[in-house]
Amino acid sequence: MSVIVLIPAAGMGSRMGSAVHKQYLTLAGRPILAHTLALFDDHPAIDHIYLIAPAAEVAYCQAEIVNRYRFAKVRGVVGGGKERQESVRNGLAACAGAAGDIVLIHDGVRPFFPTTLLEPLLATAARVGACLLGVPVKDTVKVVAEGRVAATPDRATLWQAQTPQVFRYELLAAAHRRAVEDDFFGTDDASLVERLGEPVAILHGSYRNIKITTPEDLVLARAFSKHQEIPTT
Ligand SMILES: Nc1ccn([C@@H]2O[C@H](COP(=O)(O)OP(=O)(O)OP(=O)(O)O)[C@@H](O)[C@H]2O)c(=O)n1
Ligand SMILES: C[C@](O)(CO)[C@H](O)COP(=O)(O)O
Repeated sequence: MSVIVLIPAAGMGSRMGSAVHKQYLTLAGRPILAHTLALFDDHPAIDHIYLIAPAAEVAYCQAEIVNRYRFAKVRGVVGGGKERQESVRNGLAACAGAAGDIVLIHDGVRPFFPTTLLEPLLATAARVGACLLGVPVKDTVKVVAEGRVAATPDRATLWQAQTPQVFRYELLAAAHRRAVEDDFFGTDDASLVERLGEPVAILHGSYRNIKITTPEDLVLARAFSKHQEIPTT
């Protein structure tokens, strides 16, 4: 059984609004995407990595990210799609023939994933079929419609989904096929498996495992990268 990592990094970073796509912005002198890839390239549990890049930037990512930082486990750089889900689907197609393997999906813009969580994630996904990281929400959450509060769900049941999200390859491939058939778009991969009625486990992630989405996140990320002693959970 191999562990295959797919890194979707084909987004346009519209909420960041930076001149270059956010995955290439630097933290401690290296592109965010290079920090993220290093988490997996350096880890003994990982066998193969596929990087999913904007279609027009495949050659750039191969030269300036994979070759420049010498990521030895990257087997290919794949062009992404308009939505994140399409990008992951392209990654799954690139490693077709991975039946029996485990596939791990991790956002290219989450460079602070604590890799101490990798072994429990992989073990749980192998046992259950699907496992993601998440953290309980800290704030009270409102459901809002047309400028009015419609509901206040019980916070005790609410978690924020993170990546990595890890699956048996055949299960995730089937979930993506079903989503295409149903013309369904989800904002993460676990939601596609949930729609099949299959069990999805969740493990406590880290509040530090932020997705760098808006300019405030970049400020936080730069602070994290300067103060590595900040607790990871
Ligand atoms: N069509 C897409 C959209 C997103 N992603 C990737 O999915 C991860 C999480 O997405 P997000 O943070 O939403 O990134 P963007 O789509 O780039 O951001 P925005 O929605 O602000 O444009 C990122 O690593 C992003 O590059 C992708 O591979 N393909
Ligand atoms: C997969 C994800 O990172 C889990 O939080 C998130 O759902 C990606 O969502 P986005 O819409 O691409 O920001």
